[in-house]
Amino acid sequence: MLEIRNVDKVYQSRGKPPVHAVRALDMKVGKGEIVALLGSSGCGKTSTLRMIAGFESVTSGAITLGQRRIDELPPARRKVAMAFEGYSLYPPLTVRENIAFALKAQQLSHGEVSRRVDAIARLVEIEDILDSYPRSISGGQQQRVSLARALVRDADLYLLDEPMGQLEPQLRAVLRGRIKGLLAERGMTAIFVTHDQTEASALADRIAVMEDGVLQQFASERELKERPANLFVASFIGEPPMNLLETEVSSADGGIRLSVGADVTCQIEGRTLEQTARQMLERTARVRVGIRPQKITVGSGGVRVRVVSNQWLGDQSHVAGEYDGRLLIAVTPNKIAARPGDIIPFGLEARHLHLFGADGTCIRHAEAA
Ligand SMILES: Nc1ncnc2c1ncn2[C@@H]1O[C@H](COP(=O)(O)OP(=O)(O)OP(=O)(O)O)[C@@H](O)[C@H]1O
Repeated sequence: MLEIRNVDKVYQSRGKPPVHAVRALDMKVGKGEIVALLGSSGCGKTSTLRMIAGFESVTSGAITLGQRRIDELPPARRKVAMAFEGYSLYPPLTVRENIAFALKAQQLSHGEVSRRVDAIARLVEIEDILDSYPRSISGGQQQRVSLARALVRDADLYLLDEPMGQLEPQLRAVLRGRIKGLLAERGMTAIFVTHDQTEASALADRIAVMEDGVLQQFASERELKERPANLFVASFIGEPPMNLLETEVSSADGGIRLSVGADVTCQIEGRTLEQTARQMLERTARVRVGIRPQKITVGSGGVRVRVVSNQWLGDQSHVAGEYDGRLLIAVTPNKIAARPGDIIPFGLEARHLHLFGADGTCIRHAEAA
């Protein structure tokens, strides 16, 4: 329904080097789909939203919404509603008037406008400030007004830039649930920007991970965790991050032997490797492997680690252990008695290892849980 084709954004400011904020972006978002744009600060998320909404021009490429090419239309003709990171409320208008203003173009009756404003205000819990002016309400309230002003409209696409960044965690969790309910009930298509993985996972059907202006992977949370496309996604998604280790590669028994340090080896069976991966491994002496902290067993296995830290978080232990100059983090639901300095076993199984090629691409994924 929304299609972004080979879009680039280069900012040219006089006297400064150009900034290539978005590079060759290709993305398709289905009708009724909720998508999160996730990435670190400056990776191009806001630029992407603003190009879709029409507040920034595309440097090259095309954007279509339904059957319409929209990247050359003025913002008001795109049928796209956007909640801005900086709120952009109109200071001389009350909160009610700010939200109602968004409905002006729809030529609704006075009663219908009131009904819609009241309903959306209830949903984001701002009924009690409808007669206030933006300057007299808090940042978190302004953010909710901005969100209400976008969601109250009838639009083909909703763009929400850090929609709940200013809210306290409890309210955030409640609103997340309600907004997801509203979007699903009305079959609304939405793209929201966030830094927060929990928020992305809770709200979105699919997550687009961006870094340095480049879309790294666009997939469900599960797919991102189980089948990361590259080292960036592997280390960015998941908490604590995936453990990454340099290993030495040798051929053995029809498969590949990976040596982790002096006396730990893992045997990867040939049948679990695609031909290109096998060829690549035959030509290289070292390869980077990744294992999720949740997949390392604590208390059994062949890697004897020296405990660096051991924290019980109420429902899981995070144990950091050092082995042959490498730090491994394990997460287990059990309470572990070890103290820093103790030597305990960690277990790494070959089926849980992701392998990454020299350019960072994942050449072999761990077997699914
Ligand atoms: N108007 C502009 N002129 C010049 N450079 C810009 C402009 N807007 C953004 N940039 C640059 O483009 C890059 C991408 O910025 P963008 O705001 O899209 O990133 P972001 O991922 O949304 O970051 P954040 O999460 O901090 O909002 C950054 O290097 C930023 O400094």
